[in-house]
Amino acid sequence: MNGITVEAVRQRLLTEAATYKKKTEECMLDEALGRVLAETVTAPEAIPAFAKSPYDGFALPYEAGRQHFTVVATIGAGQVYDGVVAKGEAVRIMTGAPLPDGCDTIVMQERCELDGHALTVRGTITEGDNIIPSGEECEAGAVLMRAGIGIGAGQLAVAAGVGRASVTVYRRPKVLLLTSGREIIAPGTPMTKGKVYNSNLYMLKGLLQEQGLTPYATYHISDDPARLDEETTMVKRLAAEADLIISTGGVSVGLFDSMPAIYEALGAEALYGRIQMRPGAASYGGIIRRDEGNPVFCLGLSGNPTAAYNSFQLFVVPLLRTLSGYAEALRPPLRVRLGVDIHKKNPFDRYVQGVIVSEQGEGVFYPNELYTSSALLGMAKTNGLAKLVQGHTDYDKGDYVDVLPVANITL
Ligand SMILES: Nc1nc2c(c(=O)[nH]1)N[C@H]1C(S)=C(S)[C@@H](COP(=O)(O)OP(=O)(O)OC[C@H]3O[C@@H](n4cnc5c(N)ncnc54)[C@H](O)[C@@H]3O)O[C@H]1N2
Ligand code: MOO
Repeated sequence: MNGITVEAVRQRLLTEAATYKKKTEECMLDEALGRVLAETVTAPEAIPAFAKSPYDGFALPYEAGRQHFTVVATIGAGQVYDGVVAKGEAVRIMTGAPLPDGCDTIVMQERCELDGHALTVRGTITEGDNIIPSGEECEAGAVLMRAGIGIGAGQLAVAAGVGRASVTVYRRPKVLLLTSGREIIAPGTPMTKGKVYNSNLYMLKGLLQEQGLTPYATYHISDDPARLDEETTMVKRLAAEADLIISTGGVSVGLFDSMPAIYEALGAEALYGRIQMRPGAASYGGIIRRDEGNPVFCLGLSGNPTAAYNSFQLFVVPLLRTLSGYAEALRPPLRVRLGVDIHKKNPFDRYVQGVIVSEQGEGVFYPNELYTSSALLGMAKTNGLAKLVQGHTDYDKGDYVDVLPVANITL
């Protein structure tokens, strides 16, 4: 059988990517969302650093049988009671304020009556109640976040919460994005017969943005043999700073399919060609090894929209995640039930676009109507890719399939 499996493509790319030397930079928290952490963040102090009150109420030293106290001070969050509270005394305390010395118990104000400085507590007082202890979450020096995780709102909260104004992140890989084909025209221009709007440009830019990346340049190759030299020179110039070149179209066997030739003119060594999957068999993977610095990955995806989208999810994303510094290259699939029967010959692994919906709290996958490589419209209804395994023909409603979640967009 011709071609290489998806798993072997990933393996080959990730083995090469493991040698990629990632650079780091300091990033202010305001700019850090979506970046990848490149340092171990530890707690400079215990968290919380001081024992504090979880309620508005009264802090006091517990004494068996005592219900009456004299209030000697009031403190809010951020204020510190300087003295030591003696038995029979209490400090009025607000949520988040540090526990005064001498106190070991806090009583919520709803259980208290205050008359001037005279405090009476109703009901039983339990020794040690209602205190957030110092170090409740961690001790000083504890590891809070490791390098290789993506920075979202929660990670920003932790970094800021331990006083960090900036964090060390990995530099983003630099991506050059190429489209191809003389039939391709820009959206917004009038349509004429035989032309096709450049949906792949927006799809691929969007897919990159979903990975936190923006291509530093985009360029269109006409596939016109008369312009091949000139366009190859242009790509070579643009590729000078690339870590990764992603292209769409021109990777099949047609007369005008020029992408592998362009990559090879750039000095690429082929890593793989045809892939044993549907859609997305037509593909090119190569690597330009430089004397100094990192290699350049060259990934030629099919021009067909569904094929290019699936290929991006299946092996461009793991490569990008590795180059971006993520510790985990692969996103795990989910085991989800099928919402309909799928009876189809699968001479190769087939990746089917569709939507995971929640039915009675359980994920159910509904495939798009059209599975073809050239399908465009199903991508607007896709949040998962189901894998139909090679040789397996009959999938029934209710059967479990592996689905790779590919979008957080609500559908
Ligand atoms: N004789 C053979 N023909 C084909 C084979 C084969 O093995 N033998 N493989 C088929 C497979 S599989 C696929 S997939 C396609 C792949 O073709 P290419 O990757 O070379 O892509 P193009 O021919 O350039 O375009 C295919 C299709 O996609 C449209 N396209 C291209 N770019 C864009 C874009 N930027 N935005 C929207 N649509 C785009 C293009 O107009 C074509 O319709 O080859 C089969 N043929
Ligand atoms: O690469 Mo093609 O998508 O298998 O149809």
